[in-house]
Parts: sequence; structure tokens; C-alpha cells
Amino acid sequence: MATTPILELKKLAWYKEKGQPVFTDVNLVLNEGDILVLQGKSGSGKSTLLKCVSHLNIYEGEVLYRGQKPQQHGIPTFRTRVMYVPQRPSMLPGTPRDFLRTVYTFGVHKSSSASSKAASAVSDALRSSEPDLSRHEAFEIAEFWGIDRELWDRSWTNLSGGEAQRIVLAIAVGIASAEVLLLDEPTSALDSESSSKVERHLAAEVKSPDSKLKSIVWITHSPEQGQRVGTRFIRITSGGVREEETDPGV
Ligand SMILES: Nc1ncnc2c1ncn2[C@@H]1O[C@H](COP(=O)(O)OP(=O)(O)OP(=O)(O)O)[C@@H](O)[C@H]1O
Repeated sequence: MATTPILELKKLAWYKEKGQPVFTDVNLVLNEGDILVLQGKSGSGKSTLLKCVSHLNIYEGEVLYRGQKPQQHGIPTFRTRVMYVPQRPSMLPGTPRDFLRTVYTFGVHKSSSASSKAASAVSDALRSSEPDLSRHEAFEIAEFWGIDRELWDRSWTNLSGGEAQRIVLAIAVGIASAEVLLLDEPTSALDSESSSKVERHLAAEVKSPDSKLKSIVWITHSPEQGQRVGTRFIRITSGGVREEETDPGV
């Protein structure tokens, strides 16, 4: 029996300016269990594509999540289910704890009007108006990745790139609302030991039947990392995306 793909991209196109396409005709189907490694030259449009998918950029074409347009889920709800995690979180104001609180409050507030029937940890959290953020899963995940608790109360600007990167990722995984994570070079600032911890954790989450996370699109410039984490390999060019048998490197 055919199942609905978790995500479908149909004829996606994005233009820098009128008549200046970065990519056109991107067609892609993402299924549960896929860790799709997205590669391409610098400037080929990888980040832009993920921002289009998460409805952060205006695009031509169609994105379907569980067979429905983002608008049918409600854009804020859609973004908690198909979540873009940026490469550089250091521009955020305040501290990581402030950010977690904001994300949490936003999710709770928005999911109160969500039409989506999918159960989510975010909407579960709605039942508690005073969430206990001191014991949030994000802290546990971050700690496992080598982040001391005191870093949650330091301003983003005083964290190293690798610390900030792990915290943002731990929040994305820890709030457990996303079925698809769109990861933009998520370990670019990490040493190889920290990077492999993160890789193993994320791959295990996708495989676990108990996890909400079902699939990842993962931008990396490292062919080695691509081979470690990827189950599928996609290359983006101006003409669209091409699936490759194995990771051919950049
Ligand atoms: N808001 C914007 N306005 C105009 N051009 C943009 C905008 N955002 C991105 N671009 C351009 O679109 C192209 C694709 O950028 P993008 O960041 O998606 O590439 P990338 O493949 O992720 O690159 P890298 O591997 O270097 O991170 C680049 O030429 C970039 O300069």
C-alpha cells in the first residue's frame, strides 16, 4: 500500500531577482527514515532551498507536508513540524534559556489554534500553562553533547560557535515537535568528536520508533560526514536536484 510521503517538493524555484534563478524545477520526495544529504557548490542554493521548504523564503512551486500545503497546516504549526535549523545562531538576542522559553511559548501559543491533527510534544505541552523548563529535554541532550548547564544563561554573543551550534540543535531536537529537521551545516563549528556524537544521536532519533523525528535533510560540505549519516544523496544545481547512488563528494 502506498503511503503519503512526509514531504514533497514540486517544481520549486527561487530567483535572486527577476530573471536570475538560483535553482528551478526542484522535485523531491522525502520518506520516513530518510536522512537526505544535500550537497552542491558554494552558492548553489542549498540554504535557500531549505529556507523555501520551511516557508521562510518566498518561492515558486509547491511544498507538501503529509500531502498538504503549509497553509493547510497553518504556517507556524508547519514550521514546528518541518523545522529549519540555521548554521549561525549567534545573532540571537539574550541567552539560550531565553530562546528556549520564547520557542516554547511560541509553540504553545500557536498550537492552540492549529488545525493539524498530528499529536506533537508542543501541543502536549499546551496542557501545562507553567511549563517546567528547568528539566527540559534540550538540557539533557546538550549536556550529552558536552554543554555545561551554566552556558544556558550566558548571552549568545559570549558563546563559541560550536557551543551555540550544539545548543540550537539540542533545542530543535529537545522540543520534539519536528518530524523533519532541515539542518544547515549543523556541525560546521564542531570538532570531530563532538560532531560524531551529534551525528550518532540524530541518526538514532530518526531510526527510533519512539521519536517524533522521522527524517532529516542535512547540508554538509564533508563527503565523509555525508557517508556516515546519509541514506540518500542529492546534488543541487541551477537546473534542479539530482539523486546520486552514493555520496560523490563536493
Ligand atoms: N536574500 C538574498 N538576496 C539575493 N541573493 C541571495 C539572497 N540569499 C542568498 N542569495 C544568493 O543566492 C545564492 C545561493 O545562496 P545560498 O546561501 O543558498 O547558497 P549555499 O549553497 O547554501 O552556499 P554555501 O555552501 O556557501 O553556504 C548565492 O549566490 C547567494 O549570494
